[in-house]
Amino acid sequence: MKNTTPLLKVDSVGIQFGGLKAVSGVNIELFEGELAGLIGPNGAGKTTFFNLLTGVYVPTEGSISLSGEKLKNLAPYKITKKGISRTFQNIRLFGELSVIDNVKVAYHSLSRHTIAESIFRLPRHFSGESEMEEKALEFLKIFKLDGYKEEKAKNLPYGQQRRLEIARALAAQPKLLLLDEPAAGMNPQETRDLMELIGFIRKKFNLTVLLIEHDMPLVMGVCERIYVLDHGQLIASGSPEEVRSNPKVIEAYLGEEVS
Ligand SMILES: Nc1ncnc2c1ncn2[C@@H]1O[C@H](COP(=O)(O)OP(=O)(O)OP(=O)(O)O)[C@@H](O)[C@H]1O
Repeated sequence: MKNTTPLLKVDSVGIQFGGLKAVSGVNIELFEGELAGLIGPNGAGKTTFFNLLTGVYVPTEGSISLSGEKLKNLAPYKITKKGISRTFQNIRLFGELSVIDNVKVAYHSLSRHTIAESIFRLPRHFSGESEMEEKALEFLKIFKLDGYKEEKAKNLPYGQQRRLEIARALAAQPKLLLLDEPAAGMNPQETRDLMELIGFIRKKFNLTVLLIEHDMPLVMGVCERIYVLDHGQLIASGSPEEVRSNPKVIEAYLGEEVS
């Protein structure tokens, strides 16, 4: 039976920067296991919306709840601990760190050992370390990055860096995974592989996924439900078919191709 409490409930959320309402009155409900897309023309407010969900910005209106719990005024790291993690439109890896360390950094915040244990390298720290290494490697394997685990992240080709970002986001053990244009800059084959992988990890880790994507056929092909932002407002939501034929969406994308 479907859980009737949405995993994510966004209630009339908005934010204003000076005179600009970058996001305004947005209502979204995501249920556990959903794979949804967030689309909209340039400057529609998509990334700002992710920043609101992850605590980078505090909404100036409305509220956001995860599993029924309000996420009011929580710092981004606390929101990550509650179960929301993300990737960024512009890759934000630690370029000088190894591939595996990039994943371990995320896992670190959830590990059980205390700072004192880390500093004095008590036995519990070591068991924590090896456990962390093992887990990180598991994520790398899923993303076919285990062969590069000691490579500096900055030396990976672009497409692999994007995958590493997702692996790192997953290591934080989210319930909700937010992907900001995960396929940007990838070639068509890499993009197809990535979408397949997103479908796979969603099932494997029982994730709910919200992804921002500019490639319309792509987003229509993988997402079950699509939300459309324009000028900061939600102008449509529904199945790909419903959204594709919605006059408001067509108008918003006038000049851009909706296929
Ligand atoms: N910190 C900020 N201060 C002022 N204005 C901002 C800030 N962040 C975003 N904006 C503005 O809010 C609007 C929405 O921007 P946002 O980056 O969220 O759009 P987007 O839909 O993600 O666009 P794109 O598809 O081009 O990435 C834009 O007009 C942007 O200039």
